[in-house]
Amino acid sequence: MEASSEEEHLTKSENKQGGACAREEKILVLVRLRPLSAMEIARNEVSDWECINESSILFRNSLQERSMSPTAYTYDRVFGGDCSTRQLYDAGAKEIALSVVSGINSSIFAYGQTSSGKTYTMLGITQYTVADIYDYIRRHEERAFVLKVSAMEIYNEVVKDLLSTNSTPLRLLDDPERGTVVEKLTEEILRDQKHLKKLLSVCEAQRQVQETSLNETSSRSHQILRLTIESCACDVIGKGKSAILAASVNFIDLAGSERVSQSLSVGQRLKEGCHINRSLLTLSTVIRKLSKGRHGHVNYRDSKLTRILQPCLGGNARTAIICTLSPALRHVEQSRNTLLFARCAKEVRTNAQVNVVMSDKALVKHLQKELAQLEGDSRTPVPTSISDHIALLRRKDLQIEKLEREVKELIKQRDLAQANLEDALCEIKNGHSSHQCKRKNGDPYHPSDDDEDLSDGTSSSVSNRRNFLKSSLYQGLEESTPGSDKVSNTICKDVCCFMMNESRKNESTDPLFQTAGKDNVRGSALAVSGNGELEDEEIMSSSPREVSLPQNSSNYGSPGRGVHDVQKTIDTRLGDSPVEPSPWSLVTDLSSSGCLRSSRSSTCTPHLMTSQNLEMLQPNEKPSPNLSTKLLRERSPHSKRRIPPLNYNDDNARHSRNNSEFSVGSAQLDELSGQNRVPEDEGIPSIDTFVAGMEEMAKLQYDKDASDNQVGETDLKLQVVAKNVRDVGLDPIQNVIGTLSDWPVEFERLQRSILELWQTCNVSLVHRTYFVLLFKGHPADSIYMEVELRRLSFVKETFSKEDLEVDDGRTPTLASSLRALRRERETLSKLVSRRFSQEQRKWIYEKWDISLDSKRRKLQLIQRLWSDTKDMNHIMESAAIVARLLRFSELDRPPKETFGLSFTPRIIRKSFG
Ligand SMILES: Nc1ncnc2c1ncn2[C@@H]1O[C@H](COP(=O)(O)OP(=O)(O)OP(=O)(O)O)[C@@H](O)[C@H]1O
Repeated sequence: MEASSEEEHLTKSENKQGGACAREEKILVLVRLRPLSAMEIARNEVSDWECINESSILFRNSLQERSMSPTAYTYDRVFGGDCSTRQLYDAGAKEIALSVVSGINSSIFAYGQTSSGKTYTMLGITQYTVADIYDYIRRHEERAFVLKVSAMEIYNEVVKDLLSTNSTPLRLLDDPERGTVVEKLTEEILRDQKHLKKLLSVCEAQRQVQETSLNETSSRSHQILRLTIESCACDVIGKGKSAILAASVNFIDLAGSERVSQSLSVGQRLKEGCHINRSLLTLSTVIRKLSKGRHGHVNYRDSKLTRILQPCLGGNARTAIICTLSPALRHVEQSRNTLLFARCAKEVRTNAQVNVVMSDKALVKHLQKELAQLEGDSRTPVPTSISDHIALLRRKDLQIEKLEREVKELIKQRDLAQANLEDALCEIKNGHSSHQCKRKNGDPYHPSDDDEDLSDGTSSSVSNRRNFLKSSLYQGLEESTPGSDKVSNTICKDVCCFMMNESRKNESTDPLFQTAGKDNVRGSALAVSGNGELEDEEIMSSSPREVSLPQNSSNYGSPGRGVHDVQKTIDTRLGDSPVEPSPWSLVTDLSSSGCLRSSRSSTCTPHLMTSQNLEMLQPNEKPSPNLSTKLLRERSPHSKRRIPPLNYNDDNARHSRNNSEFSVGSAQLDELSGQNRVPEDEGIPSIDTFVAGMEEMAKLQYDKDASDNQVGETDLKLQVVAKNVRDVGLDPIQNVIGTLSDWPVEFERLQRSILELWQTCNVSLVHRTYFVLLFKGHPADSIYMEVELRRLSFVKETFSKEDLEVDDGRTPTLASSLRALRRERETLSKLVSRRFSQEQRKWIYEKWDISLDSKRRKLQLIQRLWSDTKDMNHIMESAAIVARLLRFSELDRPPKETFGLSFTPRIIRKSFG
C-alpha cells in the first residue's frame, strides 16, 4: 500500500480524464466461521463445519445426512473459529479497504445470518482500517489529506442519518454524475482519529439494535459507514492545476437474515425481520444476476440498499464480502444459504478505477479551504457537531448559572445575617418580640446604638457577637442546659420562627416539587421541601422550650400529620379525593423528602443541621450526645427496620459493575435478595444492589488511594468516619461536620458536576434516582459524592480515549452505555402503565408536554426524564417518577450510615492500626 508520489498515484488513472484505466477484478469473498458461543456450548451444541485448508470449508455431517461425500465450499479465504479479526483483515480485507488512499473506491461487506458475527467482524475491520489510514497519512507528508465521514442506516426501508439526532427519513436522489445520492446526509470533516472514534460511538448508539431470541444485540438495520478521502500533493497547492484523488471506503454491516421459526419474532421484531429478509433477497438477486455477467436489467432499484450500494456491486469499486457463519447444527440451512450467496458473489466483477479529478483553481481552493478549516479546528477546537455545540453551550450556561448562584447566595446570606442580627439586638435591647423591631439599613456589623448596647455585658467585638448568635441558635434548639441564658433562648425562637415562615412560603408555591432557589433559609443548593422541613419543625416543637410558632403550626407537630397535609394539597392539585389514599403518595414522599435539603432523614442525627446552621457552627460547637440520643429516639418507625447487612464479597454486586452492557453506574438484574427488591422480570437493579455498589466503589477507591500512599481529602474524611465508628457511642457524622464548614457550597459544586457527568456518561436513570434520593447533602455524603465524581470522571476519560481499541464487549464504551441507557429507558417505559393509573398518566403527560395521541408517549416520557441537568425541579420530578416506577420508597432505604460503618475494619487496619 505504498504510494509515495503523485506520479505513482496517477499511473493507474492516467486514462480517467482522457481514457480510463479501469481495473476489472472479482469481488473478494472471505468466509468466517464464528466459534460456538457460551450459550451454545452450554446447550451441548457442536460445530460440524471445518476449515480444511486456507480456502475451503466442509460440512462433515452432510455425509450422514445425504449418504454422499461431504461438500467442500471454496472461496478466496476461509477463517475458522480460532482466527482473529486481525488475521482476517490482514489476509485480504486490508488490501481492498486501503485502496481508498490511492483514490480507488472500496467496500467491505459483512453478510450472514443473524448472530453469525457480522457486527463483531466489521467493528474490528473498521478500526484496523482507520488506524492504517492514519498511519499512511502520517507517513506521506508530501500529500495533503482531507477525511470526511458519513453514516446511515436503512431501517424498515427508511434511510436515516446516524450522525444526526434528527431522525427524519432521508431521500434518495438520482444524480446523473454521481449516481444515487442520499440527500442531506451529514458529512463530518474529521479532525483526527479521536474525532472519528467519537463519531463511530454516536453511530453505534443511534443504530437500531434490539434483543432477539438469537442475539442479545441484534442489528435491525443495514449500516453503511462511509469514509471519504481527498488528497493532493502539497507542493502544487495554490499553483493552479493539480490532481486531486477522491475516493470512499464503505463499511457495510448488513442486518442478519433470520427465520421466523428460529428468531420467534413477533410485533415490531417480525416487521423488521421481514424488511431485512426482503432487502437481502434483492441483494442476492442482484448479485446472482451480476455473477452471470452484466447482461440485461439488474434490479438495483428494488431496494434502497441495492440502490445505494450500486457502485460497490459491479461498479467503480473494489469490493470484499465477508460471509459469516454460525457454527451450530441448527443453523446449517442458513449457513448453506450464506455460502451459496458467497459463491455467486465470487463471480461478480467490479471495475474499480482511480478517481482523479483534474482540478482547476476552484477545486484546489476548495481543498485549501477545507484544510484551513481543519487547521483552525485543531488550533481552537471549534465544535463541528451538534453534540460539541451542546456541550459548549452547557459549559457556558453552567458558568453563568454558577456566578448567578454565587451572587444570589451571598446576597441571601448577607440579608439573613443582617435580619437575624438586628432582630436579636432589638430583642435584647427592648425585651420585645422581634417583629416589633425595625431593621436598620446599612451594614449590620457596623457599630450602632444597638451594638453598643449589646456590647455592654456581653462582647465588644462583632465576631464574638456572631459566634454568640451561632451558639445560641444551636443551644436554643437543644435540651435545656445549665448555663444557657434566657437571651439565647429568645434569639433562637425568633430565628426558628423566621426559618419556618420562610419554609412555609416555599411550601405554598409548590408542595409537590420545590426548587432549590426558594430554599434560601436553609441554604441548601437543591431542595425539595417535605420531610426535611417537617422533621425540623417536629424537633422544634418537641423542644422543651416553648417556641412561638406561627398560626397553624400545630399541623406540623408530627411528621405523619405534616406529610398528610402536603399530601392533601397534592391530591387537591391532582383532582384526587382528599379522603382516599392518593396513589401519588409515593411521588409525594419522594419529592417531598427532597433532595439535598440538609436536614437529615430520621435515621440520621443532626436534624438541626440545616446547611445554614452548619455553616454557622464552629468545629467545637457540636450537638451534645444528649441531643443525638433524643433525636435518635424520634426516628420514624420505618427507620428502625432491620436492613440486611451489606456484603463486600457479593459477587453479584461486583459483577454488576463490570458489565458494560448495562448503563454506567447501574447493575445487571438484581440477584440480591431483600425486601427492596424489584421484580426480576423488570430487569432493574434494586436499592440493595446500588448500596452494595456504592460501598464497594468507595472501598476500592479508598484502597487504591491507600496503596498509592496518597492521603487525600477523601481519605481524611473516610478516616474521620472510621475513627468515629471505632469510638463506640459517638455519632460518626459529628467530626465530619467539623471538617466541612463549607460543605453546602461544596455539596452544590459536587452535585452540579455529578449531574453533568451522569448525562455525559449516560449513567443509568435508576442509579441517578437512588443516588439523589440517598445523598441529600449531609456532610457524611461527601465521601460518596467524591467517589462518584472520581468514578464518573474516570468513565468520561475512558470514553474519550484517543486510541481506537476494539470494543471487547466488557469495557464500557460511549456506545455501549448509550445502548444500555436506551434499553433501560425501554424497560422503564414498560412499567409506566403498571405503576400509574390512567388518570395519573394523563396528568403526567400533560405536565411533561407529551401529546396524549402520541403512540410512543410512555417512551417519550422516560426519554424526557433526567434530560435537563440544570433544572433541579426537573431532576427531582424525574427522580420521583423513576422511584415510583421502581416501587422504591425512600422510607425503605437502608440508612447511609450502613455504608460508613462498612469501612471500619479496613480503614482501622490501614490507617490506624
Ligand atoms: N469471531 C468471533 N469470536 C468471538 N465472538 C464472536 C465472534 N463473532 C461473533 N461473536 C459474538 O457473537 C455474538 C453475535 O455477534 P454479532 O452481534 O456480531 O452478530 P451479527 O451477525 O451482527 O448479528 P445480527 O445480524 O443479529 O446483528 C456477539 O456476542 C459477538 O460478540
